[in-house]
Amino acid sequence: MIRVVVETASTNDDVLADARDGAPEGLWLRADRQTAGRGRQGRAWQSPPGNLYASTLVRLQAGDPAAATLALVAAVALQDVTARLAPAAVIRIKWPNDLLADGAKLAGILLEREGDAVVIGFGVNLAHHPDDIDRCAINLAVLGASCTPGMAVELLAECFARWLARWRNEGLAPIRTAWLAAAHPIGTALSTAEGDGLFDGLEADGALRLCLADGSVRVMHAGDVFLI
Ligand SMILES: O=C(O)CCCC[C@@H]1SC[C@@H]2NC(=O)N[C@@H]21
Repeated sequence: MIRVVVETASTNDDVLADARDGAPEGLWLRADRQTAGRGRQGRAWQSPPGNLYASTLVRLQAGDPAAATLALVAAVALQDVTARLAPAAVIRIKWPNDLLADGAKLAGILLEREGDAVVIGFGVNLAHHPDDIDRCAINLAVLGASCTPGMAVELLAECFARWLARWRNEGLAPIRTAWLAAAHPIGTALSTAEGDGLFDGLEADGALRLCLADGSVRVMHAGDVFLI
């Protein structure tokens, strides 16, 4: 079920509250605008009307792959949808789950967990993007796609359900393969707070492998990475 509200503080906050009240997996909430949209690392997510702001709920089950790997599921599903909407554009995943087009940020995903509930929030620049001199951004309209937030959430809910079912039934392997096919190529130069290196693929659990100048490999489970 996709619920739509005109305005809320943060769709992630609302779905987390629904989860505490016992809401089932598969719930979606979309807002036309958010007054306190949140991004990763405590950043604000500007949320004026026209873009997609939506969150969904996953209930972890016994036997599921590690909860953190839902970040890869979400990224694969969102890349799948946006690439179909803008087929002429090259839209790539940047670890763990940003979408970039021409190096500019098109979309971000925020995962938050409480017990068996994982709330996954998607922010997609459909019609406009923030003007931030530090962080280059882009929107889907610039890339030739015209899509309303309502259409985008329908497509995303359907696509996410398919990838979630594969994650549950087949494990992480097909998700990891799809993620690698849609992400920055092996050997891409990446910058992290702990140093720079070359992208060396993913560990079996989805962690980032970074090959350092001295030939050693650093494995990252969290944090920001930037394309150099
Ligand atoms: O920092 C990022 O890249 C993640 C941004 C996630 C933004 C979305 S918009 C819908 C949901 N509600 C929020 O407050 N944040 C997420």
